Amino acid sequence: MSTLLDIQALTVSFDGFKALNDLNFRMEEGELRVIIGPNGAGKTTFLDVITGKVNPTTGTAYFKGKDLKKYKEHEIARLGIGRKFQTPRIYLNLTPRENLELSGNRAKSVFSTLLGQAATAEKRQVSSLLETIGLDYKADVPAALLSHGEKQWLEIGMLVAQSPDLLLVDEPVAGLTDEETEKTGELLVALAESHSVIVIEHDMEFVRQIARQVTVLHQGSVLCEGTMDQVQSDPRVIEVYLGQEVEA
Ligand SMILES: Nc1ncnc2c1ncn2[C@@H]1O[C@H](COP(=O)(O)OP(=O)(O)OP(=O)(O)O)[C@@H](O)[C@H]1O
Repeated sequence: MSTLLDIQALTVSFDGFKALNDLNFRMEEGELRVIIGPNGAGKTTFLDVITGKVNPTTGTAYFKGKDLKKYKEHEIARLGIGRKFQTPRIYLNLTPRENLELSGNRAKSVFSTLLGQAATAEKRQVSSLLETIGLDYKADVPAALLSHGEKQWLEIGMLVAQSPDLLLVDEPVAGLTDEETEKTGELLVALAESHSVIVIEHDMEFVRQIARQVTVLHQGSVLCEGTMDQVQSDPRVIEVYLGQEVEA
């Protein structure tokens, strides 16, 4: 296994306020890592730095040995980092199949995709992806008719269609039913067999379902790392974060 992400002494200041403060983080290829932390801990800012949306004030971030500071946001996407935001960004008037075909064919003509000229191999890939995300039975209905959970899965599928090495997934189960939440967990665990994945999440039940390795952020730094059991029994975590839930 080799190092996928290596982040050292990363600080991001907004008008003097440190959203990230001397943060160190390392992740190996093939890992599924869950990042938790109370509101304002810096989780979103952390993803913003990895995707090139926000520049570090100081410190370094390397992806597959490449210094991310040297790349623009769209170049970082091409290096193999795909991000899923909280709200699905899919084409509602197109079907799940068409959405996936478009994502996999970014460089090709939109018209050739829509006119059904996608190559046979690509069509097979799309069909298999539809199965993976559990939408094969709704492959050809407009995406507008999908439930919130199904839209989330479609967007995860659209990211996967672009063949990223690292998938960044921000709060994928917010607003989902219990059943949808569980299916989302199964999907991410299945994808983690062939991708490296970072998931940011608040829902502790869900974190327990999927997490092998958890990183806890607090006030812009890593508070602790370990298995869910380890972090949940860490007194510092109980104090700053999980304590709130225990009390509740
Ligand atoms: N563009 C910005 N300008 C000023 N402050 C910012 C900016 N972006 C984030 N912050 C601040 O930085 C801190 C970290 O924010 P961030 O959104 O990264 O936290 P988070 O852990 O994702 O929180 P949440 O769980 O609520 O989404 C917060 O105090 C936030 O108000």
